[in-house]
Amino acid sequence: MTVTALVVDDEVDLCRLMQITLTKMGIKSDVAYTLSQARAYWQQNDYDFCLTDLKLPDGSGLELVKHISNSSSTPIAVITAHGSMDLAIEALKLGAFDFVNKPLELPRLRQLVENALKVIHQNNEAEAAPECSPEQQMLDSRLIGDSAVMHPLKNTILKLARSQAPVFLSGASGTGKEVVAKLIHDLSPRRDGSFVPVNCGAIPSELMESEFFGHKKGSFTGAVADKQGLFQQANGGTLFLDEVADLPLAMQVKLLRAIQEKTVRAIGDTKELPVDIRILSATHKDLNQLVQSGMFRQDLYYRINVIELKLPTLNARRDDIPVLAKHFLALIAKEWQLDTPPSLTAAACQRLQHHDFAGNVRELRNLLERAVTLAETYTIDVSHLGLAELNTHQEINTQQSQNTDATSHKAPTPNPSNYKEDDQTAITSVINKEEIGQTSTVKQSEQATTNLHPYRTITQHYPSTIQRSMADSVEPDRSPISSIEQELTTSHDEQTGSKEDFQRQLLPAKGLEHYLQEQEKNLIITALKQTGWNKTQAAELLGTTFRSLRYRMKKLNIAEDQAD
Ligand SMILES: Nc1ncnc2c1ncn2[C@@H]1O[C@H](COP(=O)(O)OP(=O)(O)OP(=O)(O)O)[C@@H](O)[C@H]1O
Repeated sequence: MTVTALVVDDEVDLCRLMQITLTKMGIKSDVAYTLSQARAYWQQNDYDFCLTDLKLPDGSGLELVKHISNSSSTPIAVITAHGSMDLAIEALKLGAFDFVNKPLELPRLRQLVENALKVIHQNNEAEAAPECSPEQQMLDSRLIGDSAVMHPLKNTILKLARSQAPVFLSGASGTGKEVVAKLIHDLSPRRDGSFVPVNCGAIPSELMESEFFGHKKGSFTGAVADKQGLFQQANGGTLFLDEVADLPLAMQVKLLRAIQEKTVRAIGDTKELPVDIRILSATHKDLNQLVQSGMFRQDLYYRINVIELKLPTLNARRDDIPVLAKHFLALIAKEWQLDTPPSLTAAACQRLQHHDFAGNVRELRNLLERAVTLAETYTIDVSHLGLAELNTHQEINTQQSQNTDATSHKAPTPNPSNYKEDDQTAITSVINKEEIGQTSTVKQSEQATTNLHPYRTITQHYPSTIQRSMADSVEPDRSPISSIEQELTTSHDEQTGSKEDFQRQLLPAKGLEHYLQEQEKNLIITALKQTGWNKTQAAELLGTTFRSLRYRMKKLNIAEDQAD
């Protein structure tokens, strides 16, 4: 089938050049020199693709963008004068799938047309079988959820995947921003290129420039070889800037330049290299607020946030919890090589639907991993979930803990209409919450702890009561713990500090979580060594199950080859 295109520009020579390029690519085209001519052609013919200049003698090409993208899924790209980035962004917001700058560079034009051809192909497939197109199947199998909020979200993802516009994914931690970013890439015409995710908060600031743009050998001490930057790695594909709010201001300037110019220069290099990347970015922080407070550059925000996609919290889509749980249990069974996927009892499922998921989908997954570990059978009941029984106080605590951390989880008030009819407890407790008033902060912190991702901590500072009780609980006669105790006490012997200093010395330098994990690891390795790394016997020695031991070994990175 021959692809047909409409080219709209008032420069005759440029139109001729575009037509020749399209013909060479096997595309038949018509040329319109004005907006009204373009409209007439569009009405009379059935084009697969449109390429329009924005500045036309009788109006703006944006009109055409609006008309075509509102009435069809035909890809439309715009030609912009060099430097008029704002207009290009406006066109993308209105639904243009890409833009190309004047003076026209033929390789860039060809690349844009190739992307358009891929979009046309995807559109044809989707039209032939809308329910079971490969795109829809990929989306449904990886972004689990069928609730009312998920339908429009999935449709938007399909549309965004076909565009080249920068997308900013907002939403609380664990809502699936990275899952969506990867899907947008895999569903896009860039899918044959690389998807390069980068956690902007994890790169030390002094290494950032080299990580993003690369460096030449010898350009600084330690640059022993040429290194390719993340921009180049993502060339032809997608660069996903996760936790983009954590970029230092100095780096924001450099990034903005690279995004605008579509070129990068490695440290120590004299040449600028062109890069063809699509930028996706995400953060769980309120970027708008960071812009207001001067922590994030407005111009960069404007460039990366051409289209914003907000992901709902899990609390806002409780109807999806059963299907998500089923999905994760199947994944866990596969990962842990269980014969059958474990299943939830109706009561367990209901309990999950009433939990306040501050950690969103990630928390659900972790909670289920823990439950599978604790359950001795393949049936997971309420007792295995490790959640407190539902009662009025807890429901109130849930509400309060939501309010205390608005940036990380803006969970809406649970909607009683989402609850099953027979569960009166939670409904009543929501209704009663104002009557009962405040509850203790201790309960709130318990709730927050329950909601934590096992490898994440809300804060590195522990309240002094917890520090004291932890120090008190150290038992000198238990070997792995006593070795640390010994270490701490020895260091105190060499100290001449105050009593407070001594007490501080007793606390784990790297925090409670790290300390406890080290203890757990030591005990497991001790048991494994005693049994010649026989996991069944080691589990017995530790008074736990084989499955639990295997889970803990995985969590703590204890590999068999650690055996000495
Ligand atoms: N709709 C979903 N379907 C299936 N799995 C999901 C879904 N949403 C999230 N997940 C899973 O939840 C976990 C967290 O998702 P992801 O890392 O994408 O969240 P995030 O919003 O990027 O979190 P953060 O802000 O902390 O980086 C992952 O294991 C992911 O696979």
